[in-house]
Amino acid sequence: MDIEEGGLTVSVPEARDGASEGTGGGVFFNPTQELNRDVTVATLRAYRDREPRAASYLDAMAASGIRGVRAAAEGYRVTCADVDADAVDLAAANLDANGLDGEAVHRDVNALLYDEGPFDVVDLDPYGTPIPFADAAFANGRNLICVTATDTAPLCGAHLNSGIRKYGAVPRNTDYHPEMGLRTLISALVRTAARYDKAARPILSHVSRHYARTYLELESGARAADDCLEALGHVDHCEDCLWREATPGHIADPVAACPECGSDRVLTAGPIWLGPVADADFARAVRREVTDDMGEAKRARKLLGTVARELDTPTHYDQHRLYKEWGEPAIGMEEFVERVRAAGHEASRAHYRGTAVKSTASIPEMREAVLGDDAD
Ligand SMILES: C[S@@+](CC[C@H](N)C(=O)[O-])C[C@H]1O[C@@H](n2cnc3c(N)ncnc32)[C@H](O)[C@@H]1O
Ligand SMILES: [Zn+2]
Repeated sequence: MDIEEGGLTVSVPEARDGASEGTGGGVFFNPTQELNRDVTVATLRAYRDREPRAASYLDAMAASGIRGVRAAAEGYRVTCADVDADAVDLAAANLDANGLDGEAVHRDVNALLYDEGPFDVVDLDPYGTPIPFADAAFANGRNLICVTATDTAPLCGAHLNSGIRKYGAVPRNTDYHPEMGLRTLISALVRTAARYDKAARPILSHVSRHYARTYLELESGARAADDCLEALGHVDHCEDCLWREATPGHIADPVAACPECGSDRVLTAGPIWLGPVADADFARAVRREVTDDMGEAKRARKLLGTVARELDTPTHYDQHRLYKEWGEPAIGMEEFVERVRAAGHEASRAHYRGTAVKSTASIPEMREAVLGDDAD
């Protein structure tokens, strides 16, 4: 069946009955990833101003090629790769039908990256974890590595051993699990890049629905890689009062008891990425590149606006969870943020969910700020 996306017409397999995503004709296509693809196109547009030399784009797991086709329409020199021969035929036909240059190749992307690299932009969009492709991508990527991960349960600590195996880190299941997942993913990718003496800095990231997406800009050099690794560290988290503290450094020094409530139920997660997950100016530039021909333009603008305004400190609080702890009815999010700011703290919403909030204030300080006299 033909679908329209971003002003292009692309042939994709029919979804199975009742499925929102599918492998209907054998080749994979997920219509609910349109937001991810719209943000990708806006990012590719904005990235051209940031790095005008970036020209080649590898759609490393192309399936129908829809991502590569959209990148080719933006003027990138596109290679679509897939191990599935039907996918390669479909991607080639889709490039052709849209009158776009670009090649579709039947290759394992790891072999392709080592044989044909470097590529300026590499886009990893696998089933589940991107880790089996990360070494090849960072070794053979030049400017920008775009990564989707859909294995959110291992990433956020819900499937702890799987997370430890895949990501070489200890993620912990907390009330800020989408952020835990994103920071675990970035940590593993940054450590992978460092093996090749490259710094990988996230210039845009988001967690939407059931996936995490991050765009990492590369800088070559052992010194740059060392600097980048300094943004890794650990988070201690109290399961009783939700106190948490982020500590940079390669080696964790877990706390024995929560300094806020004395509980010994303190979890330590890490190494996770403690640095910014996005560059606010770049996120604003990407937002400006969202155009009305994108099916998810409205959601993309909202998402990117929130990402750009978000405090870049780890970690966010769930406002409803805080009010539950306080035994009070929650107020509106904007009002909550305003009250915390009015008390002299930094605060912002966070894109991870509608009730996510970030602040430099501690939980008791937030309570005092929003409940005032009622706090006692
Ligand atoms: C989630 S789908 C990609 C979806 C696509 N990027 C989109 O936006 O619709 C994953 C694809 O990766 C392909 N794949 C899996 N392992 C691969 C490998 N080692 N090299 C290249 N492609 C691979 C699969 O055949 C499948 O088509
Ligand atoms: Zn505590």
